[in-house]
Amino acid sequence: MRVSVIGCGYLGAVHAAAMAELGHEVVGIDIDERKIARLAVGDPPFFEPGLPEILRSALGSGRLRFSSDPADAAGAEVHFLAVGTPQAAGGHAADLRFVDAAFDALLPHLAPGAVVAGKSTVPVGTAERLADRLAEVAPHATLAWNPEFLREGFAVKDTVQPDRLVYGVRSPEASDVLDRVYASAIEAGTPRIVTDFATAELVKVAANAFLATKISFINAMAEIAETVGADVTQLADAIGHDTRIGRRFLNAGVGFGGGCLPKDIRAFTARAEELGRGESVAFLKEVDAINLRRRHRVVELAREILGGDRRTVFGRKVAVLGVTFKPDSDDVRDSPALDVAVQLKGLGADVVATDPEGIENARARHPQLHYVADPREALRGAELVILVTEWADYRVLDPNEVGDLVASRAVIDGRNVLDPSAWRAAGWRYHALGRG
Ligand SMILES: NC(=O)C1=CN([C@@H]2O[C@H](COP(=O)(O)OP(=O)(O)OC[C@H]3O[C@@H](n4cnc5c(N)ncnc54)[C@H](O)[C@@H]3O)[C@@H](O)[C@H]2O)C=CC1
Ligand SMILES: O=C(O)[C@H]1O[C@H](OP(=O)(O)OP(=O)(O)OC[C@H]2O[C@@H](n3ccc(=O)[nH]c3=O)[C@H](O)[C@@H]2O)[C@H](O)[C@@H](O)[C@@H]1O
Repeated sequence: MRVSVIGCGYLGAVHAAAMAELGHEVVGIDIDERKIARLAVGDPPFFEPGLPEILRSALGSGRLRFSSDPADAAGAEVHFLAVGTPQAAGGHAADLRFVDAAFDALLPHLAPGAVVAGKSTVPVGTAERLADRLAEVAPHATLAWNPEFLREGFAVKDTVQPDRLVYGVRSPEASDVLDRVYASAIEAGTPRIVTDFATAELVKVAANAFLATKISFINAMAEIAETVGADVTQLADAIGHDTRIGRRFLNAGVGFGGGCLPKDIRAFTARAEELGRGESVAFLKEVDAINLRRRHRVVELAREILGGDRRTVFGRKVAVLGVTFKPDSDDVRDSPALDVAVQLKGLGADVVATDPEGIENARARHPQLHYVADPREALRGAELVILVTEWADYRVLDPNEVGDLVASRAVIDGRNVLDPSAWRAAGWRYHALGRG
């Protein structure tokens, strides 16, 4: 099938390459010419495991090309809208300017029978508004909403073998077209839910709201555990054995970040308030507040370890391990790790941050921080080590080897991934979130 993908960021670039790998003829469109130039030569502008391989293979097959001109989308049977929907400046609602601009630019290029399939995460009601506009301007085309559930770090697998497919449609024809796009996943048994626009839009934000709630739930337990000397990781293991609860997404620590969970729960709250249903999701404000408190807790703990008051933090070397919002991604959007580093720097600490993939993005946002690529350089002479992103390399650090580099053996395990007994046995003051 001929497919276009409008917006080639973390979602769209993977979607475009994966669709081509599945055998479709794909054009990826983005207004960012630098991004397009890199994608066109098989050089992804961001880090995502497996993407370079499928990108190069798809480009080599001749089934994938990139362009910054929306006219190059003409002739496609399906146009996936994958542009950003960030938090609007000065508010909590989603900024839909990119969706509207991309949609408007596409309108003149829609072939008869084309399906415009929205993948971006949008406030409920957006699809209906766009469908009404389509009916006016290009009645020969159809709108569908096909939300995306991929996780960064697993984006390729999640695109090729998703847990489920959701189509918000008004006609069986649109659903049939999407079935042809996803034929291989459907044949492999991927469940598919065909529904109306509003349900499809809500499924996406409900899924992210649930995941965020699960994380904040365990972090709320961590707060209580800290007060009474209990261990939240054992608590999570114990409640997680109940299959109704499940152990996944119960990792307590510095909390959730990224380009989606935080902005999606805020946008959902803002939209519910607009609809007069603010009280139905008022708990999401608490989910957000618990999450942000965890970052402050790490900073507070760092202060306590370094001696108590603001003056004692000043000029002290702190090694921050990780700046991305999670491992296996270079994404620093709303990253708890970077937030902790920035807050400590603001208190006057000599923060040295390191990360395997995120330094370039972090530096672009926070040039005031000192970044080093080699973790040993960050650790050398540090009076406190804070692990805030659980990259595989940091999980396996040897407490004795690290102990030889630092000035003082004090560590905050902001992700509960180190073995406390091994670190304590090596003479470290080991501190974690939610562990007594
Ligand atoms: N990043 C992720 O893991 C996932 C993201 N989503 C949703 O997908 C959407 C995109 O997210 P990301 O890819 O992370 O954002 P991103 O910021 O990485 O990518 C968005 C891209 O859209 C481009 N763009 C903006 N206006 C355009 C226009 N008029 N025409 C063509 N391209 C345009 C930008 O230049 C940028 O490359 C958001 O709604 C997000 O919530 C959904 C599931 C997973
Ligand atoms: O809408 C989106 O963009 C995506 O948002 C999340 O995916 P992602 O942001 O890539 O990352 P997650 O793996 O969900 O992690 C989000 C944050 O939660 C944190 N987290 C996760 C799990 C956990 O137990 N504890 C915890 O603190 C992670 O460190 C990270 O900061 C969802 O998992 C995807 O299904 C969704 O498609």
